[in-house]
Amino acid sequence: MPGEKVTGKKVKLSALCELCNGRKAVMKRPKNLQKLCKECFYNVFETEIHNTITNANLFRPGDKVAIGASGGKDSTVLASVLKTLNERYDYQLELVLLSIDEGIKGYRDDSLATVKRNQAQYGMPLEIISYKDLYNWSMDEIVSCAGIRSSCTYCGVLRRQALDRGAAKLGINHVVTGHNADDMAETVLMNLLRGDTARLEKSCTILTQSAGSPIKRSKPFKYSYQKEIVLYAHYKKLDYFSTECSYAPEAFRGTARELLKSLEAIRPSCIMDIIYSGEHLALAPKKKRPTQQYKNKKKSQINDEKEVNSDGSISLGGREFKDGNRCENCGYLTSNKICKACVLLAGLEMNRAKVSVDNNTAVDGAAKLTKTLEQLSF
Ligand SMILES: Nc1ncnc2c1ncn2[C@@H]1O[C@H](COP(=O)(O)OP(=O)(O)OP(=O)(O)O)[C@@H](O)[C@H]1O
Repeated sequence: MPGEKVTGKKVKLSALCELCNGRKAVMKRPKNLQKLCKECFYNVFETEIHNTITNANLFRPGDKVAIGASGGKDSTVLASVLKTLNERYDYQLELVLLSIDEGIKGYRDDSLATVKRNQAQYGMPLEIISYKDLYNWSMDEIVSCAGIRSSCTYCGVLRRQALDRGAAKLGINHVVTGHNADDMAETVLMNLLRGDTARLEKSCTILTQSAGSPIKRSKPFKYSYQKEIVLYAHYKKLDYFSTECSYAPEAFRGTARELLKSLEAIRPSCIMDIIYSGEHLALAPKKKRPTQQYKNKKKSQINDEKEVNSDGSISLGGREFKDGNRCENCGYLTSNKICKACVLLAGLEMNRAKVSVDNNTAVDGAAKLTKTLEQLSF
């Protein structure tokens, strides 16, 4: 989340660091309000991330790992800390920066300029994959066609696949992202408030892998507070981009974020406590909450039809998913008949064609795009 302030609480100049008892404390640590000097803060912050990595066995010597690099503070700090830990503890990782250019003028073009500087600062190779090249749509075009309200849905689905494709192109099967403890706790709250128990169960997993996909995802900042990431970037004078995305943030996540901030102000440990609760929830076997429409249908009808899920994917109906299943449209690995990205793109193409026919303008352009989509193979 770009644009945040440096929020470590100030301490009296006379106070000594509670860890080394030698240097002056310069901050109260957001996670536990401990008074710390800069050096001890760097040390506890980095050591906690090292412990997270080793406890979850995230890496093996020789692994090639792509860092999802947006140029924002989380992924910039992630690149910096991984470089430091890789050298300090001899992880023997080959680290690569992987950026997705969603095509958002005045936002992503500027943040990618930051990633290009990071490439030189951290001495890591950089690969940039653009939505326009992959999908023939930029986010600016998507928003002008589908509106701003669902922009996060499109962007999330397309980015997930773009990161996978970028990693596959580089021969890498592990992508790390800068999702932090606040993101995790927000997700737990959101899923709890929505009664989304399927997602709730998975919301605190550090290492994930979509069914059928060879690409793993992990979150080494799972236990790192956002405020501490900002402090680290600030004290280390890291070069990062801090502007909010031009398009609307996911509305409900924004509400969960505000709630979390209010809770954190009263009780800083609540972020860790929510993650702890998320990790230890034992849910009873699920009962489906059928809709009336679903209840009215015959069983045979339900098994035969393709159901469009809320996230835009299409279920395989009564058939079982087989590992290695491929999207019938683009051939990319997916757990569904048609991958989520293709479903969303097909909807966009229909909208664009409809708008064009209705207005009797640019029909050629829409037809050409539809044809391109039909021929898409990655
Ligand atoms: N365009 C992108 N290219 C590559 N990775 C990305 C991109 N956008 C997001 N990510 C990855 O997903 C993580 C979470 O992104 P999100 O936009 O939700 O949060 P953020 O707090 O703004 O992250 P950051 O501060 O790193 O921009 C990022 O830290 C990064 O690792």
